[in-house]
Amino acid sequence: MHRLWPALYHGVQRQYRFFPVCQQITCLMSSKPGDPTKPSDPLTKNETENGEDTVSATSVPPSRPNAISSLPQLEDWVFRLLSNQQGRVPVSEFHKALREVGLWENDPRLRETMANLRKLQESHSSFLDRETFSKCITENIVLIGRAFQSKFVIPKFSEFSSYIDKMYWSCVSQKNGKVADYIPQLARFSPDLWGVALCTVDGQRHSIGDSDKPFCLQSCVKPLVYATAVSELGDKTVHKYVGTEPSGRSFNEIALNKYNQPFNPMINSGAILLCSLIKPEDHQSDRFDHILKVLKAAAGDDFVGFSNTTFLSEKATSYRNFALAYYLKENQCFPPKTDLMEALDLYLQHCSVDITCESGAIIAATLANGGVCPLTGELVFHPDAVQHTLSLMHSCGMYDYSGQFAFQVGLPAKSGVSGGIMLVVPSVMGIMCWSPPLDSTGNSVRGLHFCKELVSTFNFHHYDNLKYKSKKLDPRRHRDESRSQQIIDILFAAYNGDVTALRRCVMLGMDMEVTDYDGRTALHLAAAEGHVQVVRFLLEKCGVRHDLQDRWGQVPLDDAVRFGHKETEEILRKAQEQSG
Ligand SMILES: NC(=O)CC[C@H](N)C(=O)O
Repeated sequence: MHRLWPALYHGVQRQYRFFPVCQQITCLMSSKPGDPTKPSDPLTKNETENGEDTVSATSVPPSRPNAISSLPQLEDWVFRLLSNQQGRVPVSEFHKALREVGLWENDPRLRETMANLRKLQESHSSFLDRETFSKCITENIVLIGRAFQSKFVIPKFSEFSSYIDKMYWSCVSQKNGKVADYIPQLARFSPDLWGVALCTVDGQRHSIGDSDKPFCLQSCVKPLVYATAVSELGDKTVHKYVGTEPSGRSFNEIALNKYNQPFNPMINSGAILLCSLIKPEDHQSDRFDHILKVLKAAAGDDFVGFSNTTFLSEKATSYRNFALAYYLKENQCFPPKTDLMEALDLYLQHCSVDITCESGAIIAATLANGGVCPLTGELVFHPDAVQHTLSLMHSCGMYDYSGQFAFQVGLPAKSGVSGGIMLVVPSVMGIMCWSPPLDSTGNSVRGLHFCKELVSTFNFHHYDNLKYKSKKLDPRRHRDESRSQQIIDILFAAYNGDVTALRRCVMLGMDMEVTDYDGRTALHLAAAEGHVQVVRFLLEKCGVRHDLQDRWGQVPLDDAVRFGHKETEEILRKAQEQSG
């Protein structure tokens, strides 16, 4: 699994690799979001065999998700949550429900489930009964269970995604900036291209716009090469050669710090130098292959390519980078025996690696997740290396705008000349923005605007105070969501006819019979509004009582009658008859 790793970090590998199975399951059922010491995790039932399929039970009434004490019970609970009136789960509904919690069909952690569903669909079956459903999902039930119990870092994921979409659209009108034109491969990009993708530390994904179009990483590769170097060599060795201070000058300035080092690894001289440190004894092709493998692992095997035309154009126009490399050589910055041209070539090859916003978001999420790829559980970068990388992205990642970015956005980020901005919300998510027009500091105009919008809506700025909350929203999972907030969520969802939101409340183990100060339940509100689907959901899925009285002695049926909702009235009458 950790094939990329030298013996140096063996201890850490073991910690991830051999985390005891029973502990893994308990932690999956109860871990805090984003805890970097815990796998975040692609566990499938395969790994849980040996009879270790029980999870910690708590003393809450049955039918609540946290009372589930075995994986079969969990399967049963998920089935009941998703099944229709005929007691079957439509395959399309299952896919939709997965999307709503942020799980994509190509998620490697759902490989077995998706293969089973494909087989079924080949036999033209689009509905799953209890037994078939269980057979299909059993190998991935731990992940699916966590997803549907809202145990991911962003529990209201579809709500969060719609905020992201709004921000995305608000950036479309930003028409300023100029597309880089020093090489034809960049000059050809339309200024209208604009994509955003995100991936959380639990592997929840969302994307919008041109998020599946390839573009070259350019300077966004720098933090990744640095993280690789520190993971493999340790920070002491790396920082014998390169500093940690913002340069206060342009990214390709010919200058060194007072110790005769490049100022930091986020500028060209630092990045060229790093290329001389990683696997210097290997053949040039293997050295490039090595970085490509690391990037691919960080992207959970999503798209990572290479544009040879970009590389050739870069090389043909890289006068400044040649000058920088010779300057480094002249000042004896490289380790002895460094082949300057090899280091330079490697640097330009790294810049020419292609990604998409979608794969870039997974890479950024690996950084957000302490170096463990959320989709594969693979330890790609050492956690200490990730910490150093994020620190340097925070202080030096946005060219000459780094100080202002740290002030306004307060998050580690790295931008590149192709228009990409890789943004990390530590322990929460990675985001990749891409739009080619650049401002005068070399940062993507739309990408920058998006980052600012993000932190003005959500309390993601590093110095946002989480205790004395501002007006900003906090989309992260909090175990102790207040009871009054729960009541508001349930009653609003019922009033608005929002079955999806109600399903989320069930997933969170909320009491679906809560009342407001007038003793009104979700069923009262849904009946009064004539929301047939909600009334059915509450009665059939949640088993709420149909005859709870509000403070005026009214039951939901009275509301349905009073407001003339015939179908709702019928459903409630039937419930009354059935209860005798
Ligand atoms: N600023 C960047 O994104 C790097 C641009 C270009 N490849 C260079 O090295 O000059």
